[in-house]
Amino acid sequence: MSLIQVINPNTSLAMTETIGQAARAVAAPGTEILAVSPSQGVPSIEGHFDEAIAAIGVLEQIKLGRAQGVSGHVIACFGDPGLLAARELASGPVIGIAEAAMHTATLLATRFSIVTTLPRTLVIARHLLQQYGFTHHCAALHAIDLPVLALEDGSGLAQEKVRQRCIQAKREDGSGAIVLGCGGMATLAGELTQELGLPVIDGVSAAVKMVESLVALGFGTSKHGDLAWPLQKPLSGAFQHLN
Ligand SMILES: NC(=O)NC1=NC(=O)NC1=O
Repeated sequence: MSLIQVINPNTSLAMTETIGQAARAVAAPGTEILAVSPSQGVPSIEGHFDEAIAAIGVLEQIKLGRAQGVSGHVIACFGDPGLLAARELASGPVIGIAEAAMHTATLLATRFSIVTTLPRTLVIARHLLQQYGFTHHCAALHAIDLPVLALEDGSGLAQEKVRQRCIQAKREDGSGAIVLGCGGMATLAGELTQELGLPVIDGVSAAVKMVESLVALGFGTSKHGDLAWPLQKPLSGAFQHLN
């Protein structure tokens, strides 16, 4: 049995539930999913400030997950907040949902589109495309112009906006695949793939399968070089628990 920790970096438990549901839907029979979110932080992540706050919560959860013996970790926010810092702190693999979805898209199509939430988060997705080397694979980025938590308000409006944007992206972008740009969209991918007739990729499920594969291959995060354990120094105040 292997235990994979799936971290919703925001503090909205309904979204943690959505993310956990998507992760469990694809987990292998021998995999248990531990869906968690920080005890304190930001209710939704919609910009650079939110990402900075969320990153501390990610590190707390990585440390807790290690203590619980998890075999790997998923960071289930499309900004992949705290990814490299989390890899320093982790022994198992740590996969962000943006990198997982982007990698998956490039294996299925020559170009992909991204559909995310607020326009101000588009630059975060652009930065990740550059960081991961996928700028030339991404044909277009779209924002539904609704806040992240609109995905959890029960109205279905955000889900319908995602659907309409995916239809538009298929019609206009010349992409062969679409990446859903928010952890809260995780449960929409299957139906949209069926309806649109092209891969609509959710990073949560993609990341869970990547962690399973890396663990099955016997790999953990490299501890040689810049992702070695953090240098030991006395962390003070609110950060003492990260020592
Ligand atoms: N682009 C996004 O919507 N990012 C996100 N903010 C969250 O709180 N979760 C996400 O996936």
